[in-house]
Amino acid sequence: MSSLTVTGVTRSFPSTAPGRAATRAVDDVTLHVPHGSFTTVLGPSGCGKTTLLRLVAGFLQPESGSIAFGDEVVAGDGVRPMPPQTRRVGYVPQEGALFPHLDVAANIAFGLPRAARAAGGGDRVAEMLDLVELPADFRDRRPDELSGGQQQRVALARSLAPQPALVLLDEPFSSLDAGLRGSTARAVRRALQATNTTAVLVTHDQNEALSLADQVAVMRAGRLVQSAPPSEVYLSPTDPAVAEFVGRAVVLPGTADAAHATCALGEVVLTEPTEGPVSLMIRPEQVHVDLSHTAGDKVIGVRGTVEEVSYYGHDCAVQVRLDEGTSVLARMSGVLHPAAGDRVHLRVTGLVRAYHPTEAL
Ligand SMILES: Nc1ncnc2c1ncn2[C@@H]1O[C@H](COP(=O)(O)OP(=O)(O)OP(=O)(O)O)[C@@H](O)[C@H]1O
Repeated sequence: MSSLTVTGVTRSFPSTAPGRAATRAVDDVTLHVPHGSFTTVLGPSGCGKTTLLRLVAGFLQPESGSIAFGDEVVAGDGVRPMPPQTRRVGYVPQEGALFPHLDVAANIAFGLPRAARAAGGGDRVAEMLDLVELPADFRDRRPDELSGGQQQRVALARSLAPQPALVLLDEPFSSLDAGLRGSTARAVRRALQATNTTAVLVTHDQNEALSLADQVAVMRAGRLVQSAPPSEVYLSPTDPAVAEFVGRAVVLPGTADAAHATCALGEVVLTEPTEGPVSLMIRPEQVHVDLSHTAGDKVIGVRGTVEEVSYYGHDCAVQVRLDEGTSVLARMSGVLHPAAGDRVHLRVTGLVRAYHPTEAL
C-alpha cells in the first residue's frame, strides 16, 4: 500500500466537431493522498473527476505532469507508463461490476493468483466477506440474488482481495436509494479503514464527500480548486462558488474592519482580519433565530419577518425577509420553530469567511 501523488497533471480530449477547441478535462491538477487515507473528489458533472481517476488507474496517460505511488512514478516525468494491470489498483465502478455468471466467491477470488483462485479463494473470500460485513453464506449466491448495496460491497471485497496499493471508487453508490447509500458507504469506509487502504472516491454528492473523507478535493472545469479536510472545505471554502457547491450559503456584501465586518445581519466576527468591501459567507446554521414572542426584554439581533419554513423533521430551513429588505436563510432545530409571518430576530454565531471582490467569481 502507498500514498498517491498527482503533480501538475493535464489531459485533453480532441474535439469531434471541426474548428472546436480540445476539451481540457484535467487541467494542471496537483493532489496528494497520504497512505491509508480516504480522499473524495467532488465536483459537478463534466468537471473531470472520472478522467482523473482513469489517469491514476492507468487507463489514460497524462499529456504533462506525473503520477506516483509512494516514491514510484507510474506515469509522466519521461518514464514509460506502468500498465494498469501492474499498478496494483482496485477499481470499483458505479454498478454492474460483478460477473453475473460467477457466484460471490468466484467474483471475490477473481483478482487473486491462479492457485488461490483454483482453490475457490480459500480463507481470503471468507475474510473479505467478513470485512465488508456480509454473511459467510453469501459466498454461493449469484449477483442477481443480492441487493444493489450488497453487490457494491462484493465489488469492494473483490477489489480489496489482492491487497491493492490503492482503491479507486467511481460514484459507487449512485444507483442506491438514500438509506442504503448511507449504510453501504459507511460499511465501505470501515472496510477501507480496517485494511489501512489508500482510497479515492469520486462523487458529485456533497454529503457523501464531506461525511466519508479525510480530505475533500473539489474540482471545477478540470481544475482542482481546493483540497482540505471536510470541515475546512465547508467552513472556509476557497471562494463563494465552492461555498455554494458544498452546501447552502448566505453570501452578503459587507465592510470589514480588522477582525469584524458589518452586513445586513449586523456585526460578524471574521475567520481572518481584513479591511474594506468584502463578500461574507455565512452558513444557514450560523444564523441564530430568536422567536420574538419567547425572547426576554432585551433582544439582540436584526429584525425580520419569516417568509417560508421548510420542515425536515431533524431540522428546518427558515427564509426570513429582514426589515431592510434582504432575504436570508437560517437553519434551526425542528423542535421549536417559527411559522410564516412571525416576527423574529437574527444574529450570526461563529466565525465568518470574508472574500475580497477578486476572490468572488
Ligand atoms: N474519451 C473522451 N473523449 C472526449 N471527451 C471526453 C472523453 N472523456 C471525457 N471527456 C470530456 O472531458 C470532460 C470531463 O469528463 P469526465 O467524465 O472526467 O467528467 P466527470 O466529472 O467525471 O463527469 P460525471 O460526473 O458526469 O461523470 C467532459 O467535458 C467530457 O465530455
